Amino acid sequence: MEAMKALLEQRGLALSLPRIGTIITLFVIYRIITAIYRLYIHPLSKVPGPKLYSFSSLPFDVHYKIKGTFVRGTTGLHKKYGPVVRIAPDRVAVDGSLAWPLFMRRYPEEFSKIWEFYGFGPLAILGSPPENHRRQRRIMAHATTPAALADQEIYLQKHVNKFVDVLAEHADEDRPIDIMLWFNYLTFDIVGELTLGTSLGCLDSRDTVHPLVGVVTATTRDNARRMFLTGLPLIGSFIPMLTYVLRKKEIDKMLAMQRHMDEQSEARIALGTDTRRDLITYMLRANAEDKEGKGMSHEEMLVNSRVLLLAGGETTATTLSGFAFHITENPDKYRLLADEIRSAFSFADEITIRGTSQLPYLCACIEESLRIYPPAADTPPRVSPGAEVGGYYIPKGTIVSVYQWATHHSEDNFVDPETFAPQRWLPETHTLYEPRFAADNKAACKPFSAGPRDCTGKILAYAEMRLAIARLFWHFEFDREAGQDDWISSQCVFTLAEKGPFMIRLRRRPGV
Ligand code: HEM
Repeated sequence: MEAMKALLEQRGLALSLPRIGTIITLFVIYRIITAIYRLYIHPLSKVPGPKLYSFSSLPFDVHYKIKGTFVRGTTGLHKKYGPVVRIAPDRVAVDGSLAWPLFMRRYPEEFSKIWEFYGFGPLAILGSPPENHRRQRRIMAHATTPAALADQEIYLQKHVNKFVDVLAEHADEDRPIDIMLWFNYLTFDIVGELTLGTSLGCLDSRDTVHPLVGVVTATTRDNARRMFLTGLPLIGSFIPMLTYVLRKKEIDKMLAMQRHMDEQSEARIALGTDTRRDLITYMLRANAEDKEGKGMSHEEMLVNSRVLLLAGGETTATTLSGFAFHITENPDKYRLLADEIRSAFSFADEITIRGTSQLPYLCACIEESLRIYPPAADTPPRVSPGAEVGGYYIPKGTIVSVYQWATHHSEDNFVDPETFAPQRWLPETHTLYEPRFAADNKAACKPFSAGPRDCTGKILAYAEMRLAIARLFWHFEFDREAGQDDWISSQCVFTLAEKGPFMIRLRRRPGV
């Protein structure tokens, strides 16, 4: 010990007590000056919000990434502080009623994306810079037009048929079923078929969870914690290495899965444009017609296939699960929907994408499910280019987030926001229309985001949801198992809601 002290002294590194005292004093002075600057001088100092959040990003990080309580808690923050709230020194939450018009702005005034947020790299459509995004978006938008969807219906129907078969087995054996899991199997199989040229086989494998579905549904909390640790000063940069050492087996398994998916993508790309009409067909066509570098590179196609798989499965399944929760909580609405669907068709084969689009109550139930339980409860953050928002100047570089959950649950935007009321989405001519819902600010509800970077898969998602729900009601009666009333209220949200099983019991409808 003495030898160590002597060595440190020799090198001038030994810290005497007074020196430590000076360092601590300097640190405290630094923190006080920072606090005064952030609270009273910083360009965001006029934006209301809890003082502690303006001073340090730690409260935000702890609630958002560790506890998973921030996203839904924003409802209370907006209620107390208004539509623009400072939630960290350099971050604001903006209610959708004000934020969506900002998200519609285009380059160079656009509220830009943060590609690091997504974990796909800068080549993927989700975070790509404006010039690349425009090119990729033009190509991918062709894949989800009504005409393209008509070509894809055969795949959707194939998997919905399988889904009904599985549900029928459970009904015959009078076994409850975790409908959340099976909705995930359905939507992942569909998006797998449309992206990889082959189903992921989730519905076939019955109770074995496909690794991709497992990764998406079971790792939301872990990912958020890793984000928190990685952001810590000093130790943050060691976290990825440490995580790899501690969880080598799991990480290797995930990497192997990713390689397998990429191989499947390669195989689909190799099939070309003639054999299938799926989401990849349009990328390949754009490349075939590419005269001025307007197609997609091979790497872009691979990474965007990964995006489609992840963006398209969980979101749609979450909406369907939320729908199952709310419709089983409201027997009167269950009955209205059942009557509409069962009186519209004579045979299961008549239940098509087009046919279901003519059912106003079904469409209203989906819209209301997206409002009351938005799967993207926390729209990925944007960066302000420097703009006036709700009477406050939000300087360039500030991170802007819309918490859809808060926007959709705000009394300023919706009448009775906590009530599942599909009738708020019905046209005035419908017999169930209620004029009191005319006061709703429907434009504030944008579950698929808004502007040039909103969801490209929107019409595909609506089609899947209509088909799945219509067939569910066509073949079965169902209700939820007891003791699940807090299924939604008990969920933590780490960008995605952390969902447990939602158990329902099905009975076959006689004569169907
Ligand atoms: C209910 C279902 C869905 C919801 C609520 C949803 C929601 C969203 C949201 C909020 C965004 C914007 C993300 C951001 O701002 O960064 C987005 C983007 C995107 N979604 Fe969806 N999505 C759904 C289904 C799908 C499906 C089925 C697909 C395709 C298979 C898909 C493909 C995409 C893609 C490619 C983007 C990126 C678009 C771009 O950056 O230009 N989504 N989605």
